Amino acid sequence: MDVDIGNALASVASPGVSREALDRLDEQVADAHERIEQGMANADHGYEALNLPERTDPDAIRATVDPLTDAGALVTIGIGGSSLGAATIVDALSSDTETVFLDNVDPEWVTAHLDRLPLEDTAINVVSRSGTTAETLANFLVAREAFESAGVDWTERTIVTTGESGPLRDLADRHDLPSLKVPDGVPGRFSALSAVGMVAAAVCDHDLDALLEGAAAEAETLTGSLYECPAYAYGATTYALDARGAGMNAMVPYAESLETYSEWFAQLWAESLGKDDLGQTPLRALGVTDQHSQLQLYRAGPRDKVVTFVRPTETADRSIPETEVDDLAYLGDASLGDLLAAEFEATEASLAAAGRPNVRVEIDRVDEYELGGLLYGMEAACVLAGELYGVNTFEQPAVEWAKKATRGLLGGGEFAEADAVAEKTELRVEQ
Ligand SMILES: O=P(O)(O)OC[C@H]1O[C@H](O)[C@H](O)[C@@H](O)[C@@H]1O
Repeated sequence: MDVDIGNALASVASPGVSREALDRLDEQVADAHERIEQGMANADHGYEALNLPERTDPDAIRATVDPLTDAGALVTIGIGGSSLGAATIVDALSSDTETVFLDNVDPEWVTAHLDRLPLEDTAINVVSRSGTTAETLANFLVAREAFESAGVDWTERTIVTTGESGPLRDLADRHDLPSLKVPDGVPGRFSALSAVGMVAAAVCDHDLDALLEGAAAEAETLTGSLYECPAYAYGATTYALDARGAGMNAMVPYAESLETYSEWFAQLWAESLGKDDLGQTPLRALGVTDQHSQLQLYRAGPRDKVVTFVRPTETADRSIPETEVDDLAYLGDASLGDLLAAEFEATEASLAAAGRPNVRVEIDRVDEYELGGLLYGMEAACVLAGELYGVNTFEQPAVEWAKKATRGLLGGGEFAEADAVAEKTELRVEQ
């Protein structure tokens, strides 16, 4: 990926970062890079994720999914980091396999999917690093029952990806299910380039080698300077903008196929950096659609945001037919791609003209190689930002709190966190 931080400079935007401030920050980037390199070399928790391009074995993933590659549909059951990486990859790339991601436990929605899918032609991909996440285990049990009721042997159609031990590992062993292991030292939201994100891609016959090669090429750029490394340029610039008041980061891909990528990015950024009263709030928008809903706020609202544009420079195109109406003649000379490009450039310029910081991230096209680079690049950017903030990028204690409270409420153990639910302060206004 390439990154252009010109519209984040203080000469363009407020808040903005001066060249002098960037030069000073670059010294911190050099120190942070040393810590990151050391963490990678030691395979330390979290940093190990940046080694995935060379650690992930695509042959092992392909061999495990092989019996299910003929499936017409794939249901991935997982949540957060055990869903969003896989969803980002398969939603970005086209495939003949229908893909469904059961992350939520909304009963109506789960039932609608299970009732609709041709279960005899559907594969199940269950993913949970811990093997204990209530939503994932519950949805798996419900899906299993639906397969049984339809007379389909779910044990012949299920692949499990989980840790070395835990309830999901026990289930996989008990039913002799094909399984893969979540790599050690890799938190869920950094695991897209492992079996966690790549089983679904393999079932859909996407090119796993190209995904890893694109990530490896991005890894090559990790050097000690933000001026030489797009990932570090992004992480350092967004960190510096946050320090100057841009506490929100609106991710705006200009490609429908990258809409899920923004969800993946939101988890990565929020869960990794939201600690110790620090962090930047990720927002999600889509170009061009949200130009017509959110752009007003981004250009004229509070100066508390940076907008990140992600743009594939090459796309398939489609010409716009000529029209009999004079006022629309300009469209007949263009294509949908021309219109998309013009709207992107106009929106970027409109923010810069209003002094609103924005960053442009470019990939060549939406394919496996470029996607691998984008995912790896944003993970590296996030790790760098975590170093600059001085937070523990790889933990999520605040999420664990609610998980314990939920289990306590359902009678899944004694958790003091559940008591807080009964202590809720009320000020009700009723009809
Ligand atoms: O993979 P699992 O153990 O099922 O965890 C799934 C998700 O659960 C939690 O909510 C964590 O905060 C996420 O980081 C994690 O990705």
